This record gives sequence, structure tokens and C-alpha cells, in this order.
Amino acid sequence: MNSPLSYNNVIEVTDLQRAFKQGEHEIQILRGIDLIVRRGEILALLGPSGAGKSTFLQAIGLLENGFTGSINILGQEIGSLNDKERTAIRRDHLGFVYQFHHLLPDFSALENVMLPQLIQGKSSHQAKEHAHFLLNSLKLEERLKHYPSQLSGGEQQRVAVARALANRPALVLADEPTGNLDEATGDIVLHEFLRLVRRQGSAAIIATHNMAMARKMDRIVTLHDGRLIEEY
Ligand SMILES: Nc1ncnc2c1ncn2[C@@H]1O[C@H](COP(=O)(O)OP(=O)(O)OP(=O)(O)O)[C@@H](O)[C@H]1O
Repeated sequence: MNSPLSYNNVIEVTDLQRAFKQGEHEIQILRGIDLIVRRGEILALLGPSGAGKSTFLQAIGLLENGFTGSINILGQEIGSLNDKERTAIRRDHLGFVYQFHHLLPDFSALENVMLPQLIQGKSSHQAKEHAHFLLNSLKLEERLKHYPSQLSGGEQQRVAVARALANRPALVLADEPTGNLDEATGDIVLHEFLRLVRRQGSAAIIATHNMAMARKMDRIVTLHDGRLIEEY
């Protein structure tokens, strides 16, 4: 079997479908999504509210079941894996940033960024060094010992970005990562997020309503009527 590192495509999605029961009815939200993302590519995911962006990100982030179609991550067909193997893929190859940061409140900024690395098996020394590096690059060197409640919204979201990148994932999934911030702060955080993602060579799919930022990414895809349309 090839190692995940030998694959050029980080993810291949084929005919992904998802329906939800709403009362008596079944509503088809994703109607057959096809998408290939290559290593290092950064995609903006657009679409009106309710189009299914979060549903799509949850499916390809292996956070939800109930889908049909195929998801292949670094050459591994997800449908053929057991729960333990899926968890390992999430831990080793995927990073997540949400609209609300979901930081652990009783852990400092530094500890929040160390934790995923410790779970992956890095030594405390390695994890600390890399967390320092990420938080310094996000201009949080003065905030390492602060707890989330002692940080501003923009700072909390920058810690969440550092945490998502801590294990150098091949693919970062971000669901409106700056949706909770004012526009100016959101622009700064998204700008720094993109810079770090590019520097470490991760691919990313970023759901956003910020068109100006979307134009700075490599590709723009829009969810419309349950399908993905590529904008050229
Ligand atoms: N668990 C669920 N049960 C029933 N319907 C659901 C469920 N999750 C999502 N939906 C429906 O699926 C549709 C798509 O929701 P989703 O959150 O994916 O949209 P979105 O594009 O991310 O929207 P927004 O930009 O507002 O976050 C919505 O109509 C929503 O009501």
C-alpha cells in the first residue's frame, strides 16, 4: 500500500449525497458533490445560508455519518474504514477551525495548541516548541499562559487556528472561521491563517462569506442547489 504522503490529491469526493428528515419529508441537501483538492490548494467554499456548507464540511471531516457516495482521503477510501481508522485519519491528516473556537477553557493558549500534538504522540518538548512557533507567528507570544476567557475574540480564534495547524494536517477544514469577529479583526485573522496554511503546505477548504478574502485563495467553489460549481 502507498503511504499517504505519496498522494497528490488530499481528497477526492465523488457523488456525495445527504438528505435530512424534516417532519414527514426528506430534504435533499447535497445532491451529488464531486470535488478533487490537490496538495497545498486553498479553496473558498461559498454559498447562501442553508446551502449545506457545514453539512459538506462535516461529511468530509468525518464528523458525521449518513452520507452516500465516496470520500477518499490521501488514497484511503473512507467507507471501507472502521471507526478507529477514521479517528486516526482525522487526528493525523485533518485540521478544523470553527466559527466559535471551541478552545478548552481550563487550558492555556499554549496548552490548547500542545494538546493535539500530545494526543498524536509527540513529546512534551516537541509539542511545546511547535506550539510556541505557531503562536509566535500569530503574534500571540505575550498570551501563551492566558486562558481563553482572558483573550479577545480575535486572539481566541488565532489560538484555534494554531491548534488546527498543530499536527501539520494535509487538509484544513474551516467553517466560517471569522464569522464571529468584526470585519477588520476577521480580515486580519483570515490573512494570518492563509499565510500559515500556505507556509506549511497544507490544503484548505474554507467556508466564508468574505468575497474579498475568497479571491485571495486558489479556487472558489460555490454550493448551489446541492451541487458544487467551480468559479473561474
Ligand atoms: N441534523 C439536521 N437535521 C435536519 N436538517 C438539517 C440538519 N443539519 C442541517 N440541516 C439542514 O440542512 C440545510 C443546510 O444546513 P447547513 O448548516 O449545512 O448550511 P450552511 O450552508 O452551512 O448554512 P450557513 O451559511 O447558514 O451556516 C439547512 O436547511 C438545515 O436546516
